Amino acid sequence: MSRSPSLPDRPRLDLDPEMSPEERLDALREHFIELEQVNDELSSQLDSAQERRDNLSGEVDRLERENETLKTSSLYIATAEEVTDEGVIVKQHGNNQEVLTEVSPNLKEDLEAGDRVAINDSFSVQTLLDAETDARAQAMQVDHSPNVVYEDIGGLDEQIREVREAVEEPLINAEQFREVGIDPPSGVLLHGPPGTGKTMLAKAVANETDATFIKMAGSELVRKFIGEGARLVRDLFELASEREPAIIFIDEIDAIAAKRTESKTSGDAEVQRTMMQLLSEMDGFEDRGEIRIIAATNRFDMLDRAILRPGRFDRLIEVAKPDAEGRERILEIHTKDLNLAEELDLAAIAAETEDFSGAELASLTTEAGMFAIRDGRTEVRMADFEDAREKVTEEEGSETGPIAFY
Ligand SMILES: Nc1ncnc2c1ncn2[C@@H]1O[C@H](COP(=O)(O)OP(=O)(O)OP(=O)(O)O)[C@@H](O)[C@H]1O
Repeated sequence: MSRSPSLPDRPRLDLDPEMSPEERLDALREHFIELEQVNDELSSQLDSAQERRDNLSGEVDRLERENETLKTSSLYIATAEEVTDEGVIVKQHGNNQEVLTEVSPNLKEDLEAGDRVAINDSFSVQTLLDAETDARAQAMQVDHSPNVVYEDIGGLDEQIREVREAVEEPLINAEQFREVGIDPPSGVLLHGPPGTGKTMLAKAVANETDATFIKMAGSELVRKFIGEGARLVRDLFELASEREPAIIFIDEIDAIAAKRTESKTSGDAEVQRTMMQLLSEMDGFEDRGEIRIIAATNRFDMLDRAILRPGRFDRLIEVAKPDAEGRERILEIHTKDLNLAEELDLAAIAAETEDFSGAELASLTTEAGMFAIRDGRTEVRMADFEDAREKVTEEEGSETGPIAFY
């Protein structure tokens, strides 16, 4: 940008008291002429400053428009593979296409191999994505203090005991484990039907140990983040070590750790790479400090046995659907804040809700409350639970018809 011109010197008027009136008049005329010259010079400087200002605001308008276009047009996500003198080699996610592309000098300064970037249609790097705002943040749900406590979980006393022993103890008493010389299990696998409290268990341990809870869904890795699975698994462990103590919870692990199939489609190869990354992260796990992994699956039969080898998910905990006693306990938990009628018999409801999961019992309770509201009551009665049961079983596509609780 050009520098502003310097201001002209201010003309001086020296009037000597000895001067004759004519001499004074001449001096004043001369001074007047000098002042006019300065005035002209200043107005021309003002004109050119105004012109410069107009040019600059035109430039600002243009940049704003450009910025707006950049913000609104879609950009592709890629990883910088190599930063060279000629440019940057980026690999586009999804199709793995590698290109040598340009990058503006000020972006290049901050760019390192492995960084994730946004590229436009002509592959030029537009922005450097910050680790927290990229896919890592979308694929992982981070909860610094999940609010589930063991008392919120019904009918899983034995499973709670096992999880505490395998996950909580080693986190709380790491020193004791080291002194005794035993390695705590690296990973715990919770298996059982949907909605039985597996996620709750993992959250409760994180809460109890003041650990960060980091959840990643296996199915999303495969469906939404095609081509990125292995990298996201690496990021997951990296994030956990930044936030330790941490509990990594991998839900639906069967999506990335299913038995190998015969077909050799690229999708399978990709899932395989993601699983290999997970195994290698777990194998190199001992030096990682206060991080524990809990995985969950509804499809235990589908799992590749490689993930169940010692040092990996070697502690298996079954989380089955609750029995009548468990169902009663779960109903107690979920009706805690409900205004229940005197007649209400939770044991009777538990007896008649065989095959209900914890999640179904939770929605049964909410539905019962809704029936009371629809009926203009503030008190929930046995009949509301019957109606709710009918509704929930219908929604679940169950064959079981309505049954009276008493
Ligand atoms: N044992 C339980 N005690 C109390 N509530 C439960 C229990 N199991 C499930 N629930 C209720 O169901 C909801 C879903 O449970 P959760 O997400 O823990 O199930 P999950 O086993 O992880 O299911 P999925 O396999 O589908 O992920 C919970 O938020 C809670 O309201």
